[in-house]
Amino acid sequence: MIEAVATEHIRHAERPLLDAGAPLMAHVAFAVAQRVRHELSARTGEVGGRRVVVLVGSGNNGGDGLFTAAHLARAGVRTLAVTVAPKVHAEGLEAARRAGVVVVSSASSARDSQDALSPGAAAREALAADVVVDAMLGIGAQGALRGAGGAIVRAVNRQRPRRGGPFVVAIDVPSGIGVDDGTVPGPVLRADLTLACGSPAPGLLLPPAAHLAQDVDVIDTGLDLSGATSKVLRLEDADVATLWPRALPEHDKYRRGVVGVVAGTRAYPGAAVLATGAAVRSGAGMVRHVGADDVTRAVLAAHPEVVHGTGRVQAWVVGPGLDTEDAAQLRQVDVALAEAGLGPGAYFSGAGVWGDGGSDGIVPVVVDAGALSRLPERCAPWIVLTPHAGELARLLTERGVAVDREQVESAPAEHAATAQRLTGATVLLKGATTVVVGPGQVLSQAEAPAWLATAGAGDVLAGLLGTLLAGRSREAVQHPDLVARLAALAALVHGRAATEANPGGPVSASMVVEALPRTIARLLAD
Ligand SMILES: NC(=O)C1=CN([C@@H]2O[C@H](COP(=O)(O)OP(=O)(O)OC[C@H]3O[C@@H](n4cnc5c(N)ncnc54)[C@H](OP(=O)(O)O)[C@@H]3O)[C@@H](O)[C@H]2O)[C@H](O)CC1
Ligand SMILES: [K+]
Repeated sequence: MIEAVATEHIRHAERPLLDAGAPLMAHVAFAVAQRVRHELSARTGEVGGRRVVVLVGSGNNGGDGLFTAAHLARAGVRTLAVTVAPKVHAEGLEAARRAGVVVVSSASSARDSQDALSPGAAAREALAADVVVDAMLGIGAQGALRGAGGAIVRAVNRQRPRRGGPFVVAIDVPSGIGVDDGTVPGPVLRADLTLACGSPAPGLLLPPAAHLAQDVDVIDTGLDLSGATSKVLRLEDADVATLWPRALPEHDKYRRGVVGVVAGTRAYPGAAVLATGAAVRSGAGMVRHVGADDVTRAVLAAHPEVVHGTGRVQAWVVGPGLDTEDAAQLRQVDVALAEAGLGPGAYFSGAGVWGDGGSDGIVPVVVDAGALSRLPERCAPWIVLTPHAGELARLLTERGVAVDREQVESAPAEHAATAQRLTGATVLLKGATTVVVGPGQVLSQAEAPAWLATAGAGDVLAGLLGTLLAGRSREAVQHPDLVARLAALAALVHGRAATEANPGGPVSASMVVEALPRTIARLLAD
């Protein structure tokens, strides 16, 4: 599991080390220079004589960059440091000059001096370099990257080819991202490699900033972050076996978990086929489909092991392909939501519909697509909402926070957290990077290949999550912390299955369903 702790905790953990005189900046600079030398050598076959441009800001991030530049110059690299602020780290500047780094300034105050370089000219230098080191801003960033740094980045971004061009190494974070919320308030230089200092900042894991920091490595600076409470988590493949509901020999199909799926209509039978298929193929003990007869016929034709009609379940999946005009199906959604135990006497225990599924008969529910409009005012955290950005915008607007899809996409973590607060449910916000927010928890998963943005993928995710919640139904209700992790686990496995279905190429939702059993087996064996 990767843990990104809030920057206030990073600051807090740095303080005692800095007070004790620990040479953290020297350590960071040495590690960055090593990686840059490695990249130069891997990409060009040599280090001496290659060209590196270091973009240097006013704070300690700039200090890291200047000491890095000094190391590189001493290794024979032709190193140009471009300062983007009138004042930069004094000792770093002296070290860089002493080592033979050429230092120029793009800050507006330096315009008339001999060592001045316009932002446009600095951008051209950067584009012609083998490696660019982005040391303009770290965790001290406030808002959009201003001044010369912003101008240089805008100019580079206009001309930087998607492939080829300089390899960009960001120190700590790509300068100018929202370090705690993952927003992108202004120009940012996309990093090919980000070397986080001590701990990754949350913005490195959260979209949309996460997409500008693809490959993140951590330089260990010895920070003690054990007391950090505010963090963003990312599950890794190694976490799958720990969280996955175990298939034990003594389990019958009921104890493995029965998933009830309320999905699909005559207009959209495919959603039911995909959601039930994903539940079946991810290892549910049994899957029930509740819907119109001809939809169930389509489901059974694809997955004969699915059972038609209501009965005892350990988790519900409601909403994929739902017809909001279909009163019978909507009633069934309400029944499922009631079984999540939404209030005294609210859950349904009528004949033939349910038994003692989870804790005291309460069961988790995945609420997708059309069913999102059926939510009660307050939800339990074992109700997992799985909206995409447009659906989340609608849900928030209905609850008095007027936002549109673009606003959600520009700050997904913030809006998912607002929805979590307003509903009480766990919120899984789908996207290229999926964000999950439960009470006091934020997770982000980025396994999905771009090809997974395809019709029906959400139905597959909902069915898969249904299996996970059914398999750990009682625990999910008793320990709601687990719910957000299971939701993140579903996103991880969904993304991996999509990749394994056709590495590097197009996938359909059906292909992802097909791939699930072997992907899960591989992850459990790892
Ligand atoms: N974690 C560790 O173990 C270590 C981390 N290190 C590095 O230190 C930085 C944090 O350094 P800090 O000086 O606190 O912050 P920054 O380098 O990010 O710079 C903040 C200054 O930048 C200016 N600023 C703020 N926002 C903007 C903006 N939007 N545009 C332009 N300029 C901005 C501001 O200065 P002003 O003079 O303009 O007010 C800030 O003061 C961390 O990220 C690591 O890289 C250490 O090396 C030790 C080990
Ligand atoms: K940086």
